[in-house]
Amino acid sequence: MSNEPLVVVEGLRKVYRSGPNEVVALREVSFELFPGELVAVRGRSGSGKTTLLNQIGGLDRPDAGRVVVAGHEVTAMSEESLLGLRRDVLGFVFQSFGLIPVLSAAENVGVPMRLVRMPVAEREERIGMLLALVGLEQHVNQRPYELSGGQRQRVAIARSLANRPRLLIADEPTGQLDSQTGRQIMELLRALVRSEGVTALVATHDPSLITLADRVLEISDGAVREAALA
Ligand SMILES: Nc1ncnc2c1ncn2[C@@H]1O[C@H](COP(=O)(O)OP(=O)(O)OP(=O)(O)O)[C@@H](O)[C@H]1O
Repeated sequence: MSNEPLVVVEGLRKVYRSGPNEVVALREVSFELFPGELVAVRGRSGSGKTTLLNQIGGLDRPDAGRVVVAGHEVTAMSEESLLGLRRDVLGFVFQSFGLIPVLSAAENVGVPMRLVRMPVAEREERIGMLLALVGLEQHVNQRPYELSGGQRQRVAIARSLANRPRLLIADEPTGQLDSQTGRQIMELLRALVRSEGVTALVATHDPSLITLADRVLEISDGAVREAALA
């Protein structure tokens, strides 16, 4: 692991306001992530996990503080630059998979590659490689509704790696899966972080997933602290 952090989070604060009500979702959160790490964010429902991941991925803006990913100051970027960052530097995996129903597994994985106009031959090769990497070489032509939940999440993970991201952001990736399938998905993420050299930040309350992390960040009522590994 290098000493240069890939992600720097400094003094992040996020307040949701609706009328006279305020919810402080993040309270001056600061931490760093280093290249090649798999870091879990653990916390109860409503503790601020999704809010934190959304600020880091540039899907929402904080009230104070800053986020730097691979030298890009996410919190200071225009919407247009953020689109580029999400396409080129970040990979996202969500609890609900987020696949396009009318497209096959292979076509879903190819969507981000089309966005960067990857040449067809390279695209076809990379789709095949990624679907093999997640163990779906026998299912390339199936659509999401023809796949199991675990297989859908494998497609989503393959898609998240399409453009060789530096940082993978996964929000409860095992949330819709039974515990055994969830464990397999987490083991897959663990293996991919090693083989692809990607850094991953994974929100979860699944204890079996926590044991596979290099570090655990505990979030409670919007405050983050480093937790000791079990
Ligand atoms: N758009 C919003 N408007 C108002 N309050 C919000 C909004 N989004 C989240 N919150 C509040 O901010 C706090 C943190 O929510 P967040 O979704 O980040 O938690 P979480 O840890 O991801 O929860 P879960 O595990 O249930 O997904 C909660 O109190 C939530 O009610």
